[in-house]
Amino acid sequence: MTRFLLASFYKITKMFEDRNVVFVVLLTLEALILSEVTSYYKGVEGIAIYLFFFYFVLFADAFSSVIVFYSPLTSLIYLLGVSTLFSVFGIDVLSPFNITTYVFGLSSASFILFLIRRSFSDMLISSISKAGKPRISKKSLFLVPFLVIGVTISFTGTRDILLLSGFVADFMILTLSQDTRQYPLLLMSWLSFPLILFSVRETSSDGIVLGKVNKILVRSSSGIRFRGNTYSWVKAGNLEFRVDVKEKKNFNLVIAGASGSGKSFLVKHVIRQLGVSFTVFDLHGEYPSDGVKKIDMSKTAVNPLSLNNTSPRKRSLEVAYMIRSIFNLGNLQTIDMFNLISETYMENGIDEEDPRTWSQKPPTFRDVLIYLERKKRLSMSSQDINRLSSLEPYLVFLSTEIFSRDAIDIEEVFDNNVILDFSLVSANEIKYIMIETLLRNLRDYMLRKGQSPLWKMFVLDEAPFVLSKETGKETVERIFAEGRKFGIGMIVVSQSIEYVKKLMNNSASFFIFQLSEPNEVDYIVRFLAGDSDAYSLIHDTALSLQKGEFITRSDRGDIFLVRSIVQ
Ligand SMILES: Nc1ncnc2c1ncn2[C@@H]1O[C@H](COP(=O)(O)OP(=O)(O)OP(=O)(O)O)[C@@H](O)[C@H]1O
Repeated sequence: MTRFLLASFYKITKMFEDRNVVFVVLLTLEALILSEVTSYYKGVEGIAIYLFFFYFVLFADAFSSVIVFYSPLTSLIYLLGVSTLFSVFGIDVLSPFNITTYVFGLSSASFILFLIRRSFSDMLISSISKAGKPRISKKSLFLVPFLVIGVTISFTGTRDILLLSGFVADFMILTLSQDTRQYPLLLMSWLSFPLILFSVRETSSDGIVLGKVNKILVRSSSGIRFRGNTYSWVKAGNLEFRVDVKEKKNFNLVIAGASGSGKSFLVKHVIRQLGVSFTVFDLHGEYPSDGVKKIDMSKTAVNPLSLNNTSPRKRSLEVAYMIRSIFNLGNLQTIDMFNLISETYMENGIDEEDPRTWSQKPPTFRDVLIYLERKKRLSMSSQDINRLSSLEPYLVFLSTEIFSRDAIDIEEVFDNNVILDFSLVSANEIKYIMIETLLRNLRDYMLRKGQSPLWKMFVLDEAPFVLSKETGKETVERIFAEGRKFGIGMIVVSQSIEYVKKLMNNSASFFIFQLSEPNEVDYIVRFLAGDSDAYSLIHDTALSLQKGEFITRSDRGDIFLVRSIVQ
């Protein structure tokens, strides 16, 4: 029984803000003890002991609430909570002398906090000021029964105006909450008001838990600069860091950090928690299969010239530009390559003007090479022969078994959970062409499949490998920009910030782990801090990040230091 009670209490504290839950429990115990003490002590001496105890409790509540919540405002609201609770036990708190005692406790603690932190940052004020546009949830209709019960209690029972105002205040704030689990808190009147207000600040009450917020960067509520900084890091209690990927403006995530900083751990956690199908482009064979299908890409084949419902002209252009990206072809060579590929399609009976022919067996690089040889033989001028010869080595290189056919079923790869392991693919150029071809196929597939809510997450590990090439970058950027509509998200993982800068603006969230390059740290800190004087604070934190810790910015613009969940 004790274990059950403890387990339930633990669950409740995890569900809501631990500090508030513990504080409310302590207040309730105090009220219980005080009401007992009243009946126990009689006579003048008894009253003296009682009063001493009572004022001590009031002072201690005020003092500790400021320290625990980093917020004099929270402490002030708790005065209403304390009064409501104590009045249930027949103890009147709201007399001038009692209020003075409470305010004395509150001011003493605030003064001490100010001396330590040299700024007036009130965590509650700063979080509410950043709470963004309040949105009234449709779910708030479910709140009405709780309000009716509350109003009935306050009218039929004690006719307590404080109790009633607490129900109404809770109702107003809870209408903005998306979390229906909080609705019963309305019945606690003012006592639950700070708890509800604190969760307004939470990153999100829905979505997946990615870790614990260690610290939040807050601006001093007064904005007055004393000796210290106008910003300070404040501890966030045990606040869960959640990201509601499905409700974001897009489903893309950017994860950057040095080798061994904890990126893959986070990725594995995200894809497991999201509960949608995923495909991982695993360049170094780092992702364990864990029951998920793993394809060794060195043992399969992909034909970059397959049309997959695109026109031969478009594919020729894409492939010619892809080859240019890898081998740094000149403009003229790229045009020649384009002409060669599109003419090979024609040779194979695939006609730009006749879409019915697009589903015929596509040519391969080997066919392009054979066509080139034939063209060379028929060429009149040595200039033409030289131009064609300059493309020959590339086509010889590309006429490999791995590009000879389509051995993998695109629909299977995209519709299921699959890890594509590229670690054993011999040459980087081949690895790259395979990845870009698959990404392009993915884009075509998503356009064909049509609009949808989130159904698929792609993970691109070691993203600079793809993003450092012009066509790879374009392909990923397009998927980033268009994916949301088609229910597709992408997690881009990189050891450096350099190649993911642009993507960060088009991602739902970004998570920055420990970085090794000082100029990258500098870039990211400027990105987060803007012109504000938060620079040095974020900079110090970014330099001292531990394994598994990352910095991120919430939708509301709060900067968090988070420790990811260790599996
Ligand atoms: N939240 C965490 N708490 C403690 N340790 C962690 C945490 N996350 C990861 N680690 C540790 O860090 C190690 C490296 O993590 P991980 O493999 O995710 O790094 P990485 O950034 O993906 O590295 P690489 O870029 O080289 O693949 C793990 O073996 C694990 O022990």
